[in-house]
Amino acid sequence: MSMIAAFYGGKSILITGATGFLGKVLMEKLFRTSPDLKVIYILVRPKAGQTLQQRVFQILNSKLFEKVKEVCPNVHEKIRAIYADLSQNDFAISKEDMQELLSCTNIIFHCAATVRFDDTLRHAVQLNVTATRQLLLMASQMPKLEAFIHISTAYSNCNLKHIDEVIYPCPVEPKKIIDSLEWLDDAIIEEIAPKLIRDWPNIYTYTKALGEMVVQQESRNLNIAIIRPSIVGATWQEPFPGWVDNINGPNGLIIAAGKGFLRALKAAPKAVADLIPVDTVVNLMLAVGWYTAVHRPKSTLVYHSTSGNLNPCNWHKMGVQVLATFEKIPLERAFRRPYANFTSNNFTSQYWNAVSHQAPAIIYDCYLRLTGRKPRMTKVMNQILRTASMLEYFLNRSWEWSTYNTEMLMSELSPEDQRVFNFDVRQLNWLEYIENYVLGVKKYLLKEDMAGIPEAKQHLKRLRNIHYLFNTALFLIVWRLLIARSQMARNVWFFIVSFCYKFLSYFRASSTLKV
Ligand SMILES: CCCCCCCCCCCCCCCC(=O)SCCNC(=O)CCNC(=O)[C@H](O)C(C)(C)COP(=O)(O)OP(=O)(O)OC[C@H]1O[C@@H](n2cnc3c(N)ncnc32)[C@H](O)[C@@H]1OP(=O)(O)O
Ligand SMILES: NC(=O)C1=CN([C@@H]2O[C@H](COP(=O)(O)OP(=O)(O)OC[C@H]3O[C@@H](n4cnc5c(N)ncnc54)[C@H](OP(=O)(O)O)[C@@H]3O)[C@@H](O)[C@H]2O)C=CC1
Repeated sequence: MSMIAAFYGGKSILITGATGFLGKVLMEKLFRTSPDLKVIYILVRPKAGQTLQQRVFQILNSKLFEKVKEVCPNVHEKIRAIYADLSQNDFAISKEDMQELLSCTNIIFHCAATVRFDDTLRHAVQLNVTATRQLLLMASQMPKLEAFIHISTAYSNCNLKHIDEVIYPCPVEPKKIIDSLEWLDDAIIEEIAPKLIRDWPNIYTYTKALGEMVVQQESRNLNIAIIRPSIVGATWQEPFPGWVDNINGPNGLIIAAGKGFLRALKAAPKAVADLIPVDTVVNLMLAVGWYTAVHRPKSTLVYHSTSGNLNPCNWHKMGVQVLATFEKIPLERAFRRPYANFTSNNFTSQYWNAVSHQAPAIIYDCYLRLTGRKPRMTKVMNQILRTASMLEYFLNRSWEWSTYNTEMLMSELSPEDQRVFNFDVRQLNWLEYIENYVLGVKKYLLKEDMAGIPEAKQHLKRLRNIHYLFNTALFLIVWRLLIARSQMARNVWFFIVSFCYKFLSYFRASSTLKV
């Protein structure tokens, strides 16, 4: 019997960010392995015209939750959605709901955050710092609370090269920033933001670092742990391989590559691609929740959920495998044939951007205009290039994350728990994982039908022929223009023609002799 699964039995668990990528997989695993848990409270806001109930209904009826319904048929009754907006005071939770949360919660998993790299400083601080402080304050008023698990990111200290499982101080106190945001206006905040974030690459990683400091400062007597995942990718094994549902991080780039929009990337081919499957992160979270509540470590422990130091894979290997999978399982209606050129050189990268991205987009838009349609490719391409440039920082560097605490925890688990809550990334086979990942992007994110693969392959063949035809035509036009204008080109041309003529004459003469 799994000790961890048994631990969550009968518990009331509060999850923030349950409608997000990580949160959904966390809920799924909890319901599947501990169907006798008491209740999962989730803090949800209405979104995109959907009420709380509609959002929960959609999640529970998704493919991800298919197995859960077999193990825990009354899952609808065990989930309690509470209206909350984490950017508001007291999260705008009603008095009754707040009372229930304060008196019943046993474990908190704090996943909610804004993960946009280009968010405003005000909003990112509200979500990633102030909300964390507010939740800790709530936690301190929960008499039954056993553990508070805070999800940060492995990149919260990406201004360092070697990162230990400790909380590093930030140059400016989070409290000072929170206070100043109250009276500064938006224009001034955006002006001082670059000076505040210093050597952090974006507001997201900076505010996640501030969030960790808040956890350290406001921990009081709580049992707290911090988990730092690197780049969270599709599921590895559970509930099935390749599940993914948003376009963040690698997902958007995989689509852009598969559709043939993105054919070159400014990335160091040998830099470590520190991807970590989402189910691995969730298993670690559940193990940490159990360990923190049962063993009550004296200080706040930080756990790295990374792959680089135990089972490294680099961007080149990843790119090659992504392309190999697209050969077998192409995406539908690709713009061009998938291709990935990784270069860390500025000049080469700009050259590829012009030749492989901007020029084809402009040509395609001209074609759309000529055929009476609205041009759109340049806009799409610019958006993709903007995203790629935001991720560049992470594609051109490698970090070393120590994993002592994560390895210590692994050794504390029983063999059964090591199997059920496996977070040993050494067992991951990258080639298999990436293939399932790409397949998952096609199936679950793009919702493309597998029956369309032969047609997609046919389409790629047509694109290859167009590509050859276009290149030949371009070569002939350029050559013709050169010959008309340059004596040297003419000389080269005559040399080639006479060489071919001599070669053919020699060939004809020798074949006549043989006869
Ligand atoms: C061969 C291949 C190898 C693959 C190789 C992979 C390497 C991959 C390295 C990742 C390295 C991360 C390392 C950090 C790991 C953390 O800890 S961060 C957690 C994850 N967070 C993120 O990834 C956030 C990054 N994304 C963002 O910040 C925002 O989406 C962006 C990039 C600023 C875009 O902002 P925006 O222009 O306002 O875009 P938005 O309104 O959201 O969407 C506009 C359009 O762009 C599209 N779009 C948005 N985001 C993306 C995206 N990521 N990609 C593509 N399209 C996108 C949308 O679909 C939308 O389309 P339409 O609806 O207009 O048709
Ligand atoms: N994905 C990744 O690669 C990585 C993620 N992380 C961390 O993991 C955690 C989860 O990330 P992930 O699941 O990918 O992110 P998502 O963007 O998928 O999910 C974010 C969650 O936060 C919720 N949220 C955001 N703003 C509010 C608000 N004002 N009120 C209530 N809820 C809100 C969202 O709700 P809604 O659905 O309503 O928008 C959503 O449930 C984050 O803390 C992130 O920093 C760390 C490393 C890498």
